[in-house]
Formats: sequence, structure tokens, C-alpha cells
Amino acid sequence: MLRWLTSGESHGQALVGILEGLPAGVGLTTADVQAALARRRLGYGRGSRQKFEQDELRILAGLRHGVTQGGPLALEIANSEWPKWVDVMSADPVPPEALVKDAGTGDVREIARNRPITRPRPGHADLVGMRKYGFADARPVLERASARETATRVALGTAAAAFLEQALGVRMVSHVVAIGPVEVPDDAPVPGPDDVARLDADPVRCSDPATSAAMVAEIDECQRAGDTLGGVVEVLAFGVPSGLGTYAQSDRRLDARLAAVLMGIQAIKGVEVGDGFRTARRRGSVAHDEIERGDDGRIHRRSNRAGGVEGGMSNGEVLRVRAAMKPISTVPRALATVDVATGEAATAQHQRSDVCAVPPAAVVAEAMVALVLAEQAIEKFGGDSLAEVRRNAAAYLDAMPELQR
Ligand SMILES: Cc1cc2nc3c(=O)[nH]c(=O)nc-3n(C[C@H](O)[C@H](O)[C@H](O)COP(=O)(O)O)c2cc1C
Ligand SMILES: C=C(O[C@@H]1CC(C(=O)O)=C[C@@H](OP(=O)(O)O)[C@H]1O)C(=O)O
Repeated sequence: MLRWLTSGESHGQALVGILEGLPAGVGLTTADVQAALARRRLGYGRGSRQKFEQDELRILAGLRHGVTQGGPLALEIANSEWPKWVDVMSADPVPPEALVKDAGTGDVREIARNRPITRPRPGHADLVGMRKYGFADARPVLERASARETATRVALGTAAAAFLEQALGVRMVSHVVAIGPVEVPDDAPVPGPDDVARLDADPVRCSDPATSAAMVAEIDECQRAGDTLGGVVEVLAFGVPSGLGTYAQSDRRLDARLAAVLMGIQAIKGVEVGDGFRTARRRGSVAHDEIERGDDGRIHRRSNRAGGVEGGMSNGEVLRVRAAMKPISTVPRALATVDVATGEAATAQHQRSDVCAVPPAAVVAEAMVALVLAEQAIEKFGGDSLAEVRRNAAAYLDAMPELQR
């Protein structure tokens, strides 16, 4: 069983993550995780915070000399901006005067970040969170609802991806297929695992150069208009063996698990497996992936519209899932709201924000798919060490009739 948990606030001291159930023997280093965190910070259209904040990573437990030990992996991502927030986010009570004193300079004046947030942003968690938890200030709501937390999930996903590659040879890639109305053409080549560096280098993580340029122009135009954008990301996993997940119980279906974790990413409002919504508009004769015997004597598919999942199980084809992200809710051309302190009509809180965070959402989605595939691989093949998982996976494949492998 693989499970994970995160803790931490957006402007708190640190984010914390635990991943339990990873076999011993997986090679992983702080540099590997740091590289994944750096990929999550990429992307044209992000706000000023990404430019000055650092992800200060420390792996605290579960790893020794670059190899997992079988115990829970524990890590911390410290917030380099913490000195500015020590009083606002202090775990212990602070005297009222601390909240009017600039933590950096010691100047006594009203500090914007200390003021209660009473003008909730439509589309963010502010209003419902205040109602639900009984806060008069949206600060504690946005602190935990914020997608800053996804840094932890990307860090944990790095360990899952390392396990998948080392145990089963699975490799993954994520890219952006739409930003607002600008979409990658249907006939554009699908990126492969060797395209990761090229995608990292693209400003919007798009594999098609012409579409990438149009996406950048759309973000610029949107920023000029004081508006924000969403989009669609795609994750591909190559080399996933058939048989992960099951039809035997609905909550154990691979597609159900993937949808749950992708929808668990802040601002994700839709998930598609394979051609999903497009398949719904097709006739059956052109919706499914016909089965044939290849020149190598083995069973092949003529297409992969299903995105590598049939009957709630991986079918051995490339796994392909998409997630749709709504536009950023902190809209500079602020939306209408009500100031909950006065009851008066107001414009929503806005200090700074990303214009578009679709490229980092792709990296987060990749991490979540890695965690679910690792969870399902461990469920299927068991094993306390990497070597044991490899043996179990090899035995499973060896026992399959050659035609079906
Ligand atoms: C990587 C990433 C970065 C984000 N950056 C911002 C941001 O700068 N400002 C903002 O208002 N929302 C941002 N969001 C979206 C909010 O986190 C999201 O709208 C909020 O949690 C409410 O979404 P929900 O209704 O899906 O929970 C970001 C989301 C992601 C995945
Ligand atoms: C910090 C990150 O993303 C943040 C996610 C976020 C939100 O509301 O989700 C709001 C912004 O924070 P702030 O309001 O402080 O500028 C983003 O910068 C990050 O991804 O590392």
C-alpha cells in the first residue's frame, strides 16, 4: 500500500510531505527532487512570487546514501520568504503590536499582509472556507487552499516516478495542450519521454512551437487586459504493464484513481482518459482500438483512443490522461464581491497573482499520475524491495501466454 500526506501553508515556515509504502532500494537523491521542484516553477505567465521564492528542500527520513530504506520518506520544503511572515503565520499567539511591525525593518506601520482579508475572491476557496471553518478573515483559508502545496506533491511524485522507472521501466512526460482558446492541433506529434528537456525549455511546456508562440501571445494579451487564463494539460506514461487497477470494485479502477488525484489538484475542473469527451461523440466503429496480431506474433492495437485504460485496468498501451484547469481566480480586473466585514459591495482581494499557471499544473499532474501508478504497481506486484517488485513483475509477465505479452 502506498499512501501520502502533505501539510503546510502557502506563507508558512515550510511544507511537509510523507510518502509511505515505497519499497527499499529505489535510487533517489535530493538533487533529483530539487530538479523536479525547479520544473514546477517554470512557465510563462506566473506571478512575481515565483521569481524571488526558493524551494528549500530537505529530505528528513526514509533515504540513506541515495537509496530508499523502506520506511516513510519524509521531506520539508522551507519557505525562503518566511522571515516576512513569522508574525502573521506564527504558530503561537503574538502580541497585537507585532502585527503592525515590519518583520524585516522593524518599522511600525500597517503591514498589508497582516490586514484581515474580508473581500473573498469568486472562484477561490475564500468565502466557503470562511463560512465552513468560522473565520472572519480569509487568510487561514487561502493559506491551505493555495496551490503552493503542490510543491510537496511534486516532491513525493519524484520518488514515485523513480520507483516506476527503476522497477518497471515506466517513463513519463507532461505537456500543455491548451491555454485559453489556443490549442495544440489534433494532428501535432505526441511528445515522448525523450522530449522532457525540450518541453522544460519551452515557455509554456508546449511541444508545438507555433502553438507555443500563440499561447505566449495570448498570455501577454490577457495580462494587458487585467485578466487570467486556464487551459488543458496532458500526461503520458510509457511502458505501463497491462493489469494495473481492476474492474472488480469501482474505487479500485485505475481510471477512477487517476480522476480522483487529478481532480485533487487546485483549479482542475475536468479529467479526460484517452480521447474521453471526443470518443463520446464518435460511433463505436471508430471509437475503440481494434486488436490485431503484429508481425512479431503478439497482440497489438491499431490505435490508442482509450488512452491505455480498458475495464478500469491499464491495457499495456501508452497511458494518456488530460486535466482541465479553470482560469486563475485572483483576477486583476477584480471581480464583484461583498466585503464580509461591512456587508458592502466591493471588488475582490487582489495583491499579486499568476496570470496563467497551466505549465506548472502539467508538472503537478505528472506527479499525481506517478503516485497513482506507483500505488497500483505496488498493489499488483507487492514487494518490500525494488528487486522483489522486479521479480514479481517479471514472473507475472512470464506467466502470460506469449501471444498476449
Ligand atoms: C500551480 C498553480 C498555481 C496557482 N496560482 C494561483 C494564483 O497565483 N492565484 C490564484 O488565485 N489561484 C492560483 N491557483 C488556483 C487556485 O489554487 C485555485 O483556484 C483555488 O484553490 C480554488 O480552486 P478549486 O475551486 O479547484 O479549489 C493556482 C493553481 C495551481 C495548480
Ligand atoms: C506559491 C505558489 O503558488 C501560489 C498559488 C496561489 C494560489 O492561490 O493557489 C497563489 C499565489 O500565491 P500568492 O497569492 O502568495 O502570490 C501563487 O504564487 C507556488 O506554486 O509555489
